[in-house]
Amino acid sequence: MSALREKAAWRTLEEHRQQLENQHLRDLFAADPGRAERYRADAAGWRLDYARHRVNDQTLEHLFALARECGVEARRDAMFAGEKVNTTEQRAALHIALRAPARKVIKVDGANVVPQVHAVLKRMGEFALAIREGRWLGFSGRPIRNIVNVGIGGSDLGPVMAYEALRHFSDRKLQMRFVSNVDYTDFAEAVHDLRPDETLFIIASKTFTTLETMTNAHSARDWLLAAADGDKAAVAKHFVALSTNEKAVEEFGISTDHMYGFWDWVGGRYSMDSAIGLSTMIAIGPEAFRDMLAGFHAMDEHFRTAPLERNLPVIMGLLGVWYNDFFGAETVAVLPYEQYLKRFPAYLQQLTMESNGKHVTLDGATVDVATGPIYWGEPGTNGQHSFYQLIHQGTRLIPCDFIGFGQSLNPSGRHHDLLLANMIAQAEALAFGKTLQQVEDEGISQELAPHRVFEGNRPSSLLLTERLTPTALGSLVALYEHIVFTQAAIWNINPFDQWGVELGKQLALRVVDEIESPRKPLNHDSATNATIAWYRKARSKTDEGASKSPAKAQRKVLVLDIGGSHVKAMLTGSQREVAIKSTRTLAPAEMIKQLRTMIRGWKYEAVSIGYPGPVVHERIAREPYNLGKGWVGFDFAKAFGCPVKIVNDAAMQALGSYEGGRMLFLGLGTGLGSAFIVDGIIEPMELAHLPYKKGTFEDYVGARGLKKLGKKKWHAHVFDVIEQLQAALEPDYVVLGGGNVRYLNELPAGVRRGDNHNAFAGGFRLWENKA
Ligand SMILES: O=P(O)(O)OC[C@H]1O[C@](O)(CO)[C@@H](O)[C@@H]1O
Repeated sequence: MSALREKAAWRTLEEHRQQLENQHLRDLFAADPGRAERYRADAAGWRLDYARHRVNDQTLEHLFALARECGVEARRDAMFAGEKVNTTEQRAALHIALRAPARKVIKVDGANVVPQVHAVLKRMGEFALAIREGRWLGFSGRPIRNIVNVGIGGSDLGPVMAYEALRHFSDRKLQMRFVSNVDYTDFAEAVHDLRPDETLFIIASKTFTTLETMTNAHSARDWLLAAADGDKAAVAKHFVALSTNEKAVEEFGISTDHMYGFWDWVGGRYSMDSAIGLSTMIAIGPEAFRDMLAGFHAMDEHFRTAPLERNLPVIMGLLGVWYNDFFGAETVAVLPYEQYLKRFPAYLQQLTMESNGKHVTLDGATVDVATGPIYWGEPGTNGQHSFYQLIHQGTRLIPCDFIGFGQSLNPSGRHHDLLLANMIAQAEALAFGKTLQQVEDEGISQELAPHRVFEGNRPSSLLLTERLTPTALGSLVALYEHIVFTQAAIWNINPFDQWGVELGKQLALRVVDEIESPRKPLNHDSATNATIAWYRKARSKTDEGASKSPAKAQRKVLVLDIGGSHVKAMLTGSQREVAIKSTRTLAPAEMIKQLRTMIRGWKYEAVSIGYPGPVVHERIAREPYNLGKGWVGFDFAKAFGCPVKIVNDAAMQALGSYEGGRMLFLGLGTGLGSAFIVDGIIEPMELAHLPYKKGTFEDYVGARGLKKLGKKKWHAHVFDVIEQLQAALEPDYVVLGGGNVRYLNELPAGVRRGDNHNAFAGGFRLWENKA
């Protein structure tokens, strides 16, 4: 028998469990009207309501006695003091130092680590602000607008969860994406609609050796270099590293000036508040990030100083042990009633299961009690319509953690009341159920009655606070970190190593070598040999049909932007633009002839054409105003020898400028281009020729109007026309493109300046999107 099962408190709990066996939560509530008041504890702005648990005062007494007997307090103090509590790796576990205020002193091997933490935070803050303020420019001189975090495990789950959780506080001008899986689809989809020259890659890896992350990082570099014509200098502008491994970062080609470090005493799954949180800081800004750290610290201080009986992480940790080891409950459901916490259960899975999924104690003896339970969950109310059935009426005991907020970040009508009403009702239904008597009293037939009975007696915790702020998120995460720690202390296991992930990693390296060297003999077991043989065959079929290189996998598109003064062209993956002059006699055959000399050597598989006039179902509907004749009915596909898509030129630029919602695009050029996009669907428009004053819109705001009326009057008409169109069409925003937009020093409210380059982006998107 292990030392744990021999402990006096453990034995008492085993006996006590039997005494409690026949007590339903209904009985416990009836016998103790004050339990709702007493079984409540507060910390760092959070309230824990644990009245709906199968415990009474004696149970709690025995559980706290167990914690004391297992030395939870001494272990906690050792962790906070920087002792090497991660004994199998001979490291401290000092994530609490990542959020310690600057004045604190926390030593590892005699050196205070707090100043280093704050030095990194300061550098991160400066970088985050440079991105947020548009001062960090990509290789073409355009500001960074897209941030792609490349990492896995703790270098991904925390950042993803925090970004989703704090999205309300994030800068919506920035696109945040996350790539973790070695499946190339993850990368391909993440960068699918991004401009390389506006994209920053954050390579997040504590070790900087993780196979998935390094493979994705190299693909990201190839993707960028393909767009930057191979100019390696572009890497410095588009890559930063978050790591503890300076040497590997430099070998990858990222200078240490662009590296944000952390230390071996930060475990991957405990690292979202270290440099690994750079994406979070960019999204929400350094100030809000500091608020999040303050939230973490507040819970740390509570855990460090509060008596066990009022200590939230300790109470929740012990309740977890109670069900896991005395009731055989194998899982815990985490049910946030807050959509922004949709990735919280996934985050908790690594935190809890990689930490406490252990089979030996600290001294290497096999445990003989169950350790880490399985964590899972989904946000309410969605889960109610899927798996709650099993929690209510299935045969398993599943303790639930409900997480709820007093206020919604997006209040509207009754939504939040309904949400919270559901959460409260679920906790009530689980605890008290519905007896056969109650069912029969409702007049339900005898045959149906058993199906309608709810046994109840199913425990849950309610974690409540006012709003999901950065501070609240910090304390919530710290709460679970310390729950995990408390349980590990009881089970006498090491929550800070993860040897269990190693074997699979090593075998994968051997298998990939065997897959890629098809003649190598296979010396695994017969099942593994057979599967490798199957895949060797299957992949050889794919190799014939599809290209393996990521650059080639993208369709090469030639985009032509035909305008009244120039016809411009660009090719997928290049930033080089070529142009020929337009004339009032330019016909399509002549245009193609002139272009051919400019684009000699360009290889493309498809063509996009932005045409300055009406286009219906990808066919030119009218000859252009400012060019020659012969455009209607011209066979472009034949002339280019590949498929061609034709759209109105404003529609193409609009598509390239589109960022969601309802967008009106107006092109102030020779004429007045216009297009409207709603939820990704383009509606090209011909607003230019609508009557306005003594002519049409175009007469006043097109190039002719500008020449005739002069800048001042033209300016006033542009503002007036925009106002009229905003009132009529109610767009979320207006994008003003076209060459003449440069004559507007200021813009009306709700209007952004477009960029002519977006025409090319739109042309490329035509072959990617259904739009
Ligand atoms: O940050 P790294 O070193 O790339 O590691 C990623 C993840 O891999 C693991 O080491 C094992 O899966 C995790 O603990 C860690 O979070």
